[in-house]
Amino acid sequence: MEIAKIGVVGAGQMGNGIAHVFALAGYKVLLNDISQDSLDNAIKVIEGNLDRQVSREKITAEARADALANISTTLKLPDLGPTDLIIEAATERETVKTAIFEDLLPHLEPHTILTSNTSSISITRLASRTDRPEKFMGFHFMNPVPIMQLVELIRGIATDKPTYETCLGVVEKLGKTAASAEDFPAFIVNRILMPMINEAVYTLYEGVGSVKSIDESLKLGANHPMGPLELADFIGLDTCLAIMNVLHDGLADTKYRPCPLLTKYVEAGWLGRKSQRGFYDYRKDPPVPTR
Ligand SMILES: CC(=O)CC(=O)SCCNC(=O)CCNC(=O)[C@H](O)C(C)(C)COP(=O)(O)OP(=O)(O)OC[C@H]1O[C@@H](n2cnc3c(N)ncnc32)[C@H](O)[C@@H]1OP(=O)(O)O
Ligand SMILES: NC(=O)C1=CN([C@@H]2O[C@H](COP(=O)(O)OP(=O)(O)OC[C@H]3O[C@@H](n4cnc5c(N)ncnc54)[C@H](OP(=O)(O)O)[C@@H]3O)[C@@H](O)[C@H]2O)C=CC1
Repeated sequence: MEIAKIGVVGAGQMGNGIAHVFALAGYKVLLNDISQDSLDNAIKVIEGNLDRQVSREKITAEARADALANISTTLKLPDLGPTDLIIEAATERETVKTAIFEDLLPHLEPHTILTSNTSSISITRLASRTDRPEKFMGFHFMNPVPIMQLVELIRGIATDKPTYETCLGVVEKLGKTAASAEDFPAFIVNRILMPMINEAVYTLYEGVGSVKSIDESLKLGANHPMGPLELADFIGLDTCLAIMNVLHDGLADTKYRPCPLLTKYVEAGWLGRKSQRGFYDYRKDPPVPTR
């Protein structure tokens, strides 16, 4: 199936990255959010990231201009009706995602493929709340989207072969690499990555190391590009906690118990970089550890 028009729901850090890479690959993108501020901020971030790509000679100034011309924004979800593929990238909460799909349904074309960028939530369950579970998939980008090569493709129990193959073709056109994952809590990347981040928070909670020593240990001792606490702040501590809760509830194993300190940071509204404070305080330059 020919995919030309993309709808992206949620203009946070993932939504803006997804809009960026689709627009650069020549797709028309309509980006939706519930807040005009988030839409305005997304365009600013995309412009900044495209500028950086031009200055590093990864793309031409003409490609930058074409990409920006391919992106429009809307506060009205029904405007996404006439698109070919929708990627939902709103907050990692099942009720939010389900409400978005239910609101979209009356406005969709029969051929439109629905996907979610969820980090952890059951694709089969999200699909079952729509009128097209066979045309529903997990389309999971990694952060930062313009840089990370992987897209996890997750089929729900009802997803049909043409839908999977269409999404695979789209990933190839984006110049990225797809990995196929079965629909179990948190799929592959987060099934492995998030327990490591949670363990790093336990390591901090139990006083085994400070924020600085934990991050330096994994950077210098295991060659990770970011320490696990720095990475948790980068992903968003609310998202990390939501993923741990899905693993804990979905697999019913105490090894996935979210660290109480992670819960406390989220309760405080210290969500990491996006709220300026998490395991580091980003209001200072360079950022200062908060413990
Ligand atoms: C939670 C989930 O559901 C799944 C997930 O996404 S898990 C998270 C997966 N992501 C990771 O693990 C990221 C780990 N971190 C890294 O790989 C690196 O630290 C990083 C790529 C983010 C930055 O790398 P760095 O070497 O410190 O910085 P820097 O040299 O400035 O940047 C490297 C590249 O990233 C780009 N970049 C950095 N931050 C960026 C951002 N926020 N958005 C877009 N591009 C960015 C830079 O422009 C640069 O691009 P080029 O190589 O094309 O020139
Ligand atoms: N962060 C990461 O590293 C990764 C995240 N993901 C997944 O991507 C999704 C988005 O995450 P991320 O971008 O980090 O989150 P953010 O918090 O940065 O962005 C979420 C955006 O969705 C908006 N939103 C909330 N409800 C609605 C709605 N009903 N309709 C439209 N927009 C809405 C929010 O608006 P407002 O701010 O006004 O609430 C916000 O702008 C999640 O499912 C997450 O698990 C996947 C891979 C990596």
